[in-house]
Amino acid sequence: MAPSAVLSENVSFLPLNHVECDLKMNADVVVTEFNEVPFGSPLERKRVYIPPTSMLPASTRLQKMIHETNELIVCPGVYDGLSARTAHEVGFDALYMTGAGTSASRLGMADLGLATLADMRAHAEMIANLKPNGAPVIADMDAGYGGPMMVYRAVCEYIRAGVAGFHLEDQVLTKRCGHLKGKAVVSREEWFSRLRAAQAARRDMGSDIVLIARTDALQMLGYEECIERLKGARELGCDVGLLEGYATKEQARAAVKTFAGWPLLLNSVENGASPLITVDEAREMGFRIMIFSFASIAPAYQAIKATFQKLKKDGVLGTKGEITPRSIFAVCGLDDLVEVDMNAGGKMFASGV
Ligand SMILES: C[C@](O)(C(=O)O)[C@H](CC(=O)O)C(=O)O
Repeated sequence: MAPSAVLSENVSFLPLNHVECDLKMNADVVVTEFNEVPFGSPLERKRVYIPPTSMLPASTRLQKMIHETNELIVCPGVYDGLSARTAHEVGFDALYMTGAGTSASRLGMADLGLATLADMRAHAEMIANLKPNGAPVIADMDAGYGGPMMVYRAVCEYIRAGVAGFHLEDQVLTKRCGHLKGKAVVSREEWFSRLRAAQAARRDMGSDIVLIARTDALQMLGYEECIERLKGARELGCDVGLLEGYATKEQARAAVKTFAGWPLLLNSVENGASPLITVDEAREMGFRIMIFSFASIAPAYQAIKATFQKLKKDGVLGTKGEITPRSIFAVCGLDDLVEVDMNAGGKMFASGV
């Protein structure tokens, strides 16, 4: 297939041998699939609307980052609206919605398989839609919340929610955080059924949501079994592999080598089961996506606890002067929202806010 080419505004048809590409990425008149026009055939009118890259679905933007670059995509873990807004403020290419953080913030519960599909989907939908065309969100899908039918439904729901990618693991349904002891996994075949159901859902929905196959088998069944499981997942057409809880840096490096050409994701959990691997090291090893599950729940807990202790002891919070109600609301889109109101002719904010 010929590459997509954007033609100048007033040209709507061209014979194959006359294609002059004007590669203006933001134009909205494009001609694709020139090879459908046989050489020398009558001119064929073909207009296809292709939105600018920034307006493509988040899943497509994530797919492009994975397949059209060699960059390591660094995703801070976010667990609520404010942490997601903060990640947007600092500027990341993609975000990760942690299941552990969702469970902690939405339910106040430990990461023990208690969050339901409804909890996870609602949370993911809010986070993925904070900003129009914001950075794509990869979300945790745990063990899929049931059998293949339920996995199918979960993937459809995540697609409707605007999630760009998700990981689906081989733990038993009463799962636990990958960095706790005593994990149990289902058989290869059972996990592959989950992955097949996920594939079927994205095919039926016409979606390119990024499917990340995660194995937690290391603790129970060893490294070789993880490699076999991930090979099976790759054969099933999963986009990315995730081996949870590498015991050593050598294992991490070896896995990337084994799967050269198939992107691997690294989950960094400081003080978890794995050695600390920095972004630079992960990039050098060849990982393609790196998530930091605890990037916001750990510091949030530390800061909130320290502040509560100060309040108890000194009777004040000690918040820095630059942190005002307005500055927090600005992180949460205050100025954009006011602009929407003013542009629409609203008067409520004319004298400022
Ligand atoms: C990645 C993870 O699924 C998450 O929910 O963020 C967790 C993180 C954690 O609890 O350490 C996991 O690794 O299982």
